[in-house]
Amino acid sequence: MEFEKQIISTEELSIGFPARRTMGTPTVVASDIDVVLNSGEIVCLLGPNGSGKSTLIRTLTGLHRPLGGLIELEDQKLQAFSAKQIAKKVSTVLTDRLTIGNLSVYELVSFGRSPYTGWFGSLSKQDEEIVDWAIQSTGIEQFVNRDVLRLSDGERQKVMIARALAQNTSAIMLDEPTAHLDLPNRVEIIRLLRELAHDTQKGILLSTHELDLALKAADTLWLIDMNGNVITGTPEDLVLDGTFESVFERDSFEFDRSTGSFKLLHPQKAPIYLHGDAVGQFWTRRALERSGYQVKESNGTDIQVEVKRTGNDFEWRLHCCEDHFECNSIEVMLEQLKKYC
Ligand SMILES: Nc1ncnc2c1ncn2[C@@H]1O[C@H](COP(=O)(O)OP(=O)(O)OP(=O)(O)O)[C@@H](O)[C@H]1O
Repeated sequence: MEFEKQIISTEELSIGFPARRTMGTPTVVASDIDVVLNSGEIVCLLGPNGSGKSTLIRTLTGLHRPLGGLIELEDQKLQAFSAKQIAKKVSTVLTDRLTIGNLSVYELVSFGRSPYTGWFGSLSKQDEEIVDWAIQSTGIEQFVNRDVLRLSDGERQKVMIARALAQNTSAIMLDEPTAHLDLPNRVEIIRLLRELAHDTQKGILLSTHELDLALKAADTLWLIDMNGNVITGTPEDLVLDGTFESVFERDSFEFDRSTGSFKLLHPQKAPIYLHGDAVGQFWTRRALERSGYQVKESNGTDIQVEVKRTGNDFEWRLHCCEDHFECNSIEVMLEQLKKYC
């Protein structure tokens, strides 16, 4: 994909924690990081727990000093900017919980204007227009007068995104914006961020543990592995070349490139040839794999499962060696299978 311009870029960046007087060596979390965040792009930063996602975000936003290397913000060294200047170019939504009460949603979103007005400065007409736009863009109009401590997790996250939007920066960085949210809210937040990146030409970087959503929504992935390497690319390329899988590799599960999902367990039971209706096959495969069977899409096994569909009704035909069974649910089919393998 062609993007208009680079907002943030790094060269041989090294992130971590400096040596303390009592503890001799610095803790290097990741090094040799060469990444670019472009305008109009949504980037998902993924990596196992403790791999360095928060440290990278905090370093790119100037909240944490790099151990070495270069960070450029709009073609100038990040260190050359004051905190206030950075706040006019990059807004951040961190994971810290809100603790201040007696503050309305509108007031909190208005704080996004503080790099321009000062903390206690009054809003100009133009500031008010930007705050209203941020509120509308995130769809939080119905609770602008509510106290911020009386918001659900999903509502609060949208309010924090509205505050970041009101800051009117070219980049927004969010550390785990989907943590604590249920699935519909996770999907909604990611979709909102994706639309904002594309509609407003902002560069949006978010860290997340939602591998599936990230694979579907990100223009680019930044993957951090446990050895401190950062690998970037289009999600599909990183899946096809095996990088995605290797970053999240564990003994207890494996990534299935053909379905884009993780298998929980290695199969220990017999291979089964599964065929028939596509939707039925998808859910039948899940049930078979969860039960430890190895699902094949080509014939040549002793056991076959055929999924038939009539409207919304499904039926499973089981062929075990010389025996045949008709089953009206996956549960019944699994029970029959147990008698053979
Ligand atoms: N003050 C510190 N001094 C030394 N090491 C630290 C310090 N704070 C964090 N770390 C270490 O830095 C590494 C990266 O932590 P970080 O919080 O950036 O990871 P993360 O990928 O965001 O993790 P998670 O997914 O669990 O939120 C971890 O190994 C952590 O233990």
